[in-house]
Amino acid sequence: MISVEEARAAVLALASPLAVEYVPLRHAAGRVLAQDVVATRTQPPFAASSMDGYALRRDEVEPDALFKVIGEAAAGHRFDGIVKAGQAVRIFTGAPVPEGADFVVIQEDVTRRGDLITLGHNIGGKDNIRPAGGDFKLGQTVSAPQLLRPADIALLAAMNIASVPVARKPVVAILATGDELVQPGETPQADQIVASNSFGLAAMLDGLGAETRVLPIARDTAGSLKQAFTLAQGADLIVTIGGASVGDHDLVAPVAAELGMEQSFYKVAMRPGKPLMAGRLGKMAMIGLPGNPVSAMVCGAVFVVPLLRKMLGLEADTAPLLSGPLAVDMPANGPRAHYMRARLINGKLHPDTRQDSSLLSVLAVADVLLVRPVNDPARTAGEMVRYTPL
Ligand SMILES: Nc1nc2c(c(=O)[nH]1)N[C@H]1C(S)=C(S)[C@@H](COP(=O)(O)OP(=O)(O)OC[C@H]3O[C@@H](n4cnc5c(N)ncnc54)[C@H](O)[C@@H]3O)O[C@H]1N2
Ligand code: MOO
Repeated sequence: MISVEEARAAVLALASPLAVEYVPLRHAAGRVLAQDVVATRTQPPFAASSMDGYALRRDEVEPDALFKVIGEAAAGHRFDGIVKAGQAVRIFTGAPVPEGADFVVIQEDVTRRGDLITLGHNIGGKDNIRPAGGDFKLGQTVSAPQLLRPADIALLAAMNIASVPVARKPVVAILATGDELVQPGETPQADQIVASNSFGLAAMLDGLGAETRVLPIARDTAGSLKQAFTLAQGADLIVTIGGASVGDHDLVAPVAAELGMEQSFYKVAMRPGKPLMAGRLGKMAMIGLPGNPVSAMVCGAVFVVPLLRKMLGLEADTAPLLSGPLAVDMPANGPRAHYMRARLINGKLHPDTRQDSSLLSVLAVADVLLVRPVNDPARTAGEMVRYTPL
């Protein structure tokens, strides 16, 4: 059995960053920017008023000063003349500040009669002008790689980047196996249960920007499994669930081998997740997850997510492990790294008393995985331990 670290390295070696494609800005949110992009303009392109009021000369601002209003500047409609001594231009938010003016008095501080305005007594020193290029300048770079969030999309739009270079979406086929499984919404027979892992994993991977295909459930026969594998063709990654252990009906490894899988490893010193396997099947990377629901989800987070991040051109790791104090005593750990479902309450880590790998209800209320190294000695409440957010 190899260590979690060795297994992660072997998984990451299965794939490389995917090709770049251009998508319309409207479809770029949630995608990973694959190449640096450069602003094609300056923002704002002119000194702009940040308030509704009057543009005039700063050196003339004093209580009760009188100005003649000689024109108007609105957003999208500049005033073409020059503001001279004793003159003001009516201006609105977003409008270019006219030549000659270097100050905008907000209209609340002004009394207007016809074409004349008089300044009030409480005008501060703020000019209410946004300088040209105050947000960004022509040629400014947005760096790749990065996951594009709504704010990034707005920035790219303002930079007039209509077509965005992003990493191609990894296509992931998810293949659940087992005679006992039916799809959610179907009516299980007495000996059957509802497939959950494929849906949890699909949600996990979709959230990362994968194009996930949940394949029909394969039955516990070599024929059914082979047929399901053919449906995965064209994917970048196939993730199988279940049938990974040593039982008579655990057929994933032998069938994959028959189809030409080059196995990278089988079995990892971790709990849950011992019977994990990985390798290459033709052009696809393959990860065989254990069937127990919590094992599948934990292995998804520990191995599949980093692989997808690598395919997307991102750092494989989202963040290093964090440290926090234990709320309770814990016995020594055994020869497998233990990824315990735990809750972080008032800064303290509470591992759930029930750690069986079938318990989705425990996983669903956990907010962290407490990570115990191989052969970690007994720990007492208050000791610092490592964890990762879920
Ligand atoms: N003699 C041994 N038995 C087992 C060992 C072992 O080392 N020696 N390892 C155990 C460990 S650890 C795990 S984990 C499981 C993994 O088994 P499989 O990957 O072969 O998974 P299955 O047997 O197919 O299923 C296990 C369990 O999970 C349920 N399951 C499967 N797929 C789904 C799904 N898509 N959605 C929901 N639930 C699913 C399945 O019904 C079983 O209850 O093996 C141990 N055995
Ligand atoms: O992967 Mo198994 O969950 O260690 O019980």
